[in-house]
Amino acid sequence: MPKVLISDKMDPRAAQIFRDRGVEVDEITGKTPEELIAIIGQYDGLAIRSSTKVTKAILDAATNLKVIGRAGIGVDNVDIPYASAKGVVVMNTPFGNSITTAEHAIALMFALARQLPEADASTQAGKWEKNRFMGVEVTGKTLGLIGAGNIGSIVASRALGLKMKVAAFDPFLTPERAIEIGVEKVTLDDLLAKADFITLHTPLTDQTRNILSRENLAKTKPGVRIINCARGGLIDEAALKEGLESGHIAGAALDVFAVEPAKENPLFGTPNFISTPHLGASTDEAQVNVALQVAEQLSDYLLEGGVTNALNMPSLSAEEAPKLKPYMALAEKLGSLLGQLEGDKVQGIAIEVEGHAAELNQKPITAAVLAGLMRAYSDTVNMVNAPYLAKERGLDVREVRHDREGAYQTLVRVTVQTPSGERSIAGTLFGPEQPRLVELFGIKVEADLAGNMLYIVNQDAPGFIGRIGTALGTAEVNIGTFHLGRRNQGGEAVLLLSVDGTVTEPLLWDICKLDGVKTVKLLRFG
Ligand SMILES: NC(=O)C1=CN([C@@H]2O[C@H](COP(=O)(O)OP(=O)(O)OC[C@H]3O[C@@H](n4cnc5c(N)ncnc54)[C@H](O)[C@@H]3O)[C@@H](O)[C@H]2O)C=CC1
Ligand SMILES: O=C(O)C(=O)COP(=O)(O)O
Repeated sequence: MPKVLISDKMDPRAAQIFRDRGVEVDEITGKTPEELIAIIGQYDGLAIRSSTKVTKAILDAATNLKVIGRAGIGVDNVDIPYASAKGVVVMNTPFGNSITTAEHAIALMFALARQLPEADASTQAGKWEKNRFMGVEVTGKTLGLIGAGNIGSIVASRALGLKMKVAAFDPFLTPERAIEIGVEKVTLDDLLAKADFITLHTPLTDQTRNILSRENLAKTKPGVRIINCARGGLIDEAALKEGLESGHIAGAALDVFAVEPAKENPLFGTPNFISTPHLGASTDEAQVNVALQVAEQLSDYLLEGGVTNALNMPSLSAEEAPKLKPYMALAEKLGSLLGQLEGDKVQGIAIEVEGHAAELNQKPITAAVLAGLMRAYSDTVNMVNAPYLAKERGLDVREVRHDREGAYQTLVRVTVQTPSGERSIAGTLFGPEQPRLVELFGIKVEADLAGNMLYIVNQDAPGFIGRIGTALGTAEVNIGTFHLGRRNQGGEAVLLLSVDGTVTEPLLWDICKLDGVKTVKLLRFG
């Protein structure tokens, strides 16, 4: 039974779903990195929010980990490149808390516009400072959105309802989408110059880090109010403090900080500064959404291989997964055969699909071929890290989908480029799910790639099969299956034998020395 650790506070329904679906679950929150390192090795899955930092050290200790599920959106607390290299899938729940976070941004905008926290504190202190707190209307004002994805566009819709004008800076926002969500697409400089309120809704990446830098804050309209419900590293906090103190910035509301938990921060106590402790996603509704989703997604992956909302692997719906499963087994076997025969001589690889296979999502098929290929020389490769490792190795990977009908109802062909030229093999499915090799380097065969096999290339000549049978029989190695093919009569022939016993080195040498033998190789298939 797979085992999952919930390491951040999560709605109890997550744990219940794991149990109901047959996944063992432990809820252990608030651990230090060292404590987490000590226990992580026993888990197949890890469910987190933003507090757990999944670093290289944690991943190195996570020897059984297959999947990380982020109950929320931002995954900047996970070292995704390293997780990918380790073959760990990283998933998030991209929509479960977006309305809630957008509402928090709007709440903070109003809190700034009417100085609600200060007015509240003053009133409850018995001061009744009616003349001290003079606010601004939001109606007719320009809201500048930095990032117009899921949350940004919900913020835009709410702001439009409040009769604001919305300008958005987002390099990936298409003009059509800008029209659809009712925003004006602008450059960052335009936005800085015209916005009365600025709200940030981008992930924290190398491109967005410090996007509201000292220089950019200086370009903002005097009297601007800034809201950040995205990530702390997006704003230069020291420059923001100076802007508030000088009065150039009329107010700032931060839900997120460069260092969290933010128990100390130079901004604390600055006039017109409001803060909340990373509460963007904290509503009952959002927490139930993300907890249910993450538990279902992790269970799907651990129990059935279904992949939803993965950031480092192509998606595979629960509907697609069973259809693709036999193809992935076929693809992995084809990759494995080429890996074992060609090893690290492979410089490029083309994966072609035709017939029924061409109607499927090709990415998992490609990933399975690559995993099979590279497993010949790396034990840690799997479908998640294979595409990354292939890229790292500079392997040229091509995917081709043919609409044509071939001799087989369904076919996967894999062609590798090596220094000595191109070599191609192909496989099909017999029945709904039995993988079969049907072509090997231009020779028609029909072989089930399973268990221990012998690959022999020889000169087609009478008596050869008898000699092989005798050599194996003398060594008491039983032949399970026997697949034979040849280029032409008397030409090059290929023999694929599955064998029950162990083929020792001396036996391999004896076979090598048989008349007509050109190549002998022992193959293993899982
Ligand atoms: N405070 C909180 O509790 C929460 C914070 N968040 C944060 O909000 C972020 C945004 O969430 P979503 O809208 O769901 O993500 P999303 O992926 O739907 O949208 C992000 C948008 O940022 C844009 N973007 C990327 N690079 C950019 C750049 N250099 N300049 C301008 N725009 C750029 C993208 O094109 C995309 O449209 C998350 O990544 C997360 O860090 C999310 C949920 C809760
Ligand atoms: O979903 C996100 O990106 C968030 O920032 C929410 O964080 P949390 O789950 O509340 O720690």
